[in-house]
Amino acid sequence: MKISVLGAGAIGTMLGGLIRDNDPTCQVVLLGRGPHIQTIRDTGRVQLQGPWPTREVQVIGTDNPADIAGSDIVLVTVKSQATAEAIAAAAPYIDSAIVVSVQNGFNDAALLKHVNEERLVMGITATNVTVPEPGTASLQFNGTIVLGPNAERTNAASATAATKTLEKTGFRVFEEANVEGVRYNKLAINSPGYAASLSQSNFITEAVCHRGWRTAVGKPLADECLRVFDTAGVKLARIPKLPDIRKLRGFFGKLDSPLLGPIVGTGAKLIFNRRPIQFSLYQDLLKGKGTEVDHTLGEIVRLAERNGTTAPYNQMVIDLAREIENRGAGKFFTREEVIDRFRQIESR
Ligand SMILES: NC(=O)C1=CN([C@@H]2O[C@H](COP(=O)(O)OP(=O)(O)OC[C@H]3O[C@@H](n4cnc5c(N)ncnc54)[C@H](OP(=O)(O)O)[C@@H]3O)[C@@H](O)[C@H]2O)C=CC1
Ligand SMILES: CC(C)(CO)C(=O)C(=O)O
Repeated sequence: MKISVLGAGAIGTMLGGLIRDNDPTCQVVLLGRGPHIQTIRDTGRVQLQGPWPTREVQVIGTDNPADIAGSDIVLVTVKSQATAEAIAAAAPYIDSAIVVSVQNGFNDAALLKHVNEERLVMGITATNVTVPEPGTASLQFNGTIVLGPNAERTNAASATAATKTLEKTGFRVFEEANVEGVRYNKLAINSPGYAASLSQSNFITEAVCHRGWRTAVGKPLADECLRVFDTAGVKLARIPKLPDIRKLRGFFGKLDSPLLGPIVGTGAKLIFNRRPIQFSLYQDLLKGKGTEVDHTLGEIVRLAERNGTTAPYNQMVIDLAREIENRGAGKFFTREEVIDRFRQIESR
C-alpha cells in the first residue's frame, strides 16, 4: 500500500511516520518543502518523539509532487491557506487515490476542484504535534482522529477505507456520520485556544484557570461560537473521548465555583504544566509565518454573517493574530493586553 502526505509538516509527518512504523509493508511518501523535508529526503528517515523512546522511521521525503503517483491514500495536511495551491500541483498525480483532509478549516471546495467527491474524505485530528527541528516531529498530546462521509454518503466506502488506514497510526480513529458537526466543534475549541496563544499563555493553566481571562475572553468566545452555530442550525457532534465546546464552557463555569474552582484548577495545572498544548497557530506566530486564522475562525465569522448575525469576539482573535503577524516573529501580546482588547468589545 502506498500512502502519501501532501504537506508533511507537524501533523503530516507524525501521521505518515506512525503508519510506516506500525506497518512497514506500507510505502510512505512525505511531500513537503523547506529544511524539514530536505532533512528527511537526505537521511531517508524521520524521527518521531512522543510518550515513547524516540523512533527512527524510514520514509521517502520529497518536494516533487510527481512522487505521490500511484498512491492508495493521500493525506492532505497543509495549512488551509495552502490547500488550493498544493492540491492543484498534486492533482496530475493523484490518479484514483482516496484523498483525506486532516485539517482545521473547511477546504472542501478547494479540494473538490481536483478530486472526485466519491474519493474525498474530510476529517480532523485532535492531537498536538510540533516540529522541534528539521526531520523531527514531536507528539505533545495524544488525541483522536475523526472522519466521516459527506451528507449524501457518496464517499462512504472511501471514508471506511480511510478510517482503516489511519488506524495504523495507533491513534484512536472514529468514523462519524455528522463529521461536519465535529469539524465545527473543533473550530470552536480552537477559538479560545488561539486566543490564549496570542499572549503565549498556557491554554489551561494561564488562560482557562485565570478568572480575568476566562471572564473577558474564554467565556465570550465559547458563548459566541455556540450562539452562531445555533443561529445557523449547525448540529454539533462530539469529538469522541475529548471535551467539546459545550463541555469546555461548562468547565469555565465550574472553575468559577469558590469550592470546586481551586481543586479543579490545581489538578489541571499538575497535568497541563508538564506538556503544554502548542496550538498550530502559536507555532506559526512564533516562527513569523502567516497563520490559517482566516480559514478557521474566519469560518465562524462568515457563518455568522451568512445568518444575519456577527461574531466580534472571534473577529478580535483574527485581528490580534494579524497584528502579531505584521509585527514579526515572536512579538506577542501580554495576557492583560488581550483581556483589555476583549473588554473593549463589550463597551462598543
Ligand atoms: N500541529 C498540530 O498540532 C495540529 C494541526 N492541525 C491542523 O492540521 C493542519 C496542518 O497543520 P500543521 O501540521 O501544524 O502545519 P505545518 O505548517 O507544520 O505543516 C504543513 C506543511 O506543508 C508545507 N506546505 C505548504 N504548502 C505546500 C505545498 N504546496 N506543497 C508541499 N508542502 C507544502 C508547509 O511548508 P511551509 O512551512 O514552507 O509553508 C509545512 O511544512 C492544519 O490545518 C492545522 O490546523 C490540527 C490539529 C493539531
Ligand atoms: C487543538 C489542537 C491543538 C488539536 O488538538 C489544534 O487543533 C491546533 O493546534 O490547531
